[in-house]
Amino acid sequence: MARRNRADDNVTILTSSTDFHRASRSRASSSNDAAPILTSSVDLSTSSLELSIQTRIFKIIVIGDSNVGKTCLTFRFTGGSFPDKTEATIGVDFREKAVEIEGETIKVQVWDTAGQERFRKSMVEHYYRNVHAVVFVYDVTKMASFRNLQTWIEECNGHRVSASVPRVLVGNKCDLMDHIQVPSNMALKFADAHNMLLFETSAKDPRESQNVDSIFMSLACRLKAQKSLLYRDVEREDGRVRLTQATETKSNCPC
Ligand SMILES: Nc1nc2c(ncn2[C@@H]2O[C@H](COP(=O)(O)OP(=O)(O)OP(=O)(O)O)[C@@H](O)[C@H]2O)c(=O)[nH]1
Ligand SMILES: [Mg+2]
Repeated sequence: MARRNRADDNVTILTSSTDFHRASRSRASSSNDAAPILTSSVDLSTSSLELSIQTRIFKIIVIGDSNVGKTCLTFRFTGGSFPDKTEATIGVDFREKAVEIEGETIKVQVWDTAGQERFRKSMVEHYYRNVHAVVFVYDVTKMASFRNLQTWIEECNGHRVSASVPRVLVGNKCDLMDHIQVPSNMALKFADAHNMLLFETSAKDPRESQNVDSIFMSLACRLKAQKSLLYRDVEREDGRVRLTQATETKSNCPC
């Protein structure tokens, strides 16, 4: 297994997930029109509204060939289990999970995208708009899915995703040890060349559950640190030098 990040006690998963299931095209479109993304809450009582406004949401998209296990990985992270049965994703499925990082509650909104061209073509613009982080997935038992990563990266770059948007590489289905076609060193070399962390894991194997969590938690930690810096810069530009707690103290985030 290659490099792995593990979440520790600083990172708490607060709630079980919200699984929005298959989104209609119109819904996916409208949910991504505004930045920042609003929560899905329909309870408009004052307290829940305040909570929604205060909670930051990080949009993370999961990209890769059909059948590599994107749906199963996102399901494992947000729902804590391996789905009995999956069908090819059409358009996008949204899944969401609230986590606590260094005292701040953050919503990780995972966009489980379709790998099949016919199910994704009208959605591609929406996937990449206002994205905060990208997870590229391949199947360790299928060399073609690894070779196709180059195409997925080109698609991502073609949609003006900034170089500052963190990206990670995930080799899934490591439980199928007798069928591995993509050696770890080859994947690590590719990840290094593209400035990505590599995770080799299995959505299916329950012992890998924490490692699957670490994929998303490492990104959330990095985003939290990045966004804190951005806030500081904006405040300086405005001439208001009022550092937030996040920028005054050195981050002890495990990721
Ligand atoms: N052995 C094993 N099978 C897996 C794993 N993850 C997913 N699968 C299986 O791989 C198949 C495809 O999984 P999905 O998660 O639906 O794949 P996908 O990438 O979402 O596919 P699209 O929605 O078409 O893009 C299913 O039969 C899963 O049960 C894994 O870690 N190990
Ligand atoms: Mg899917």
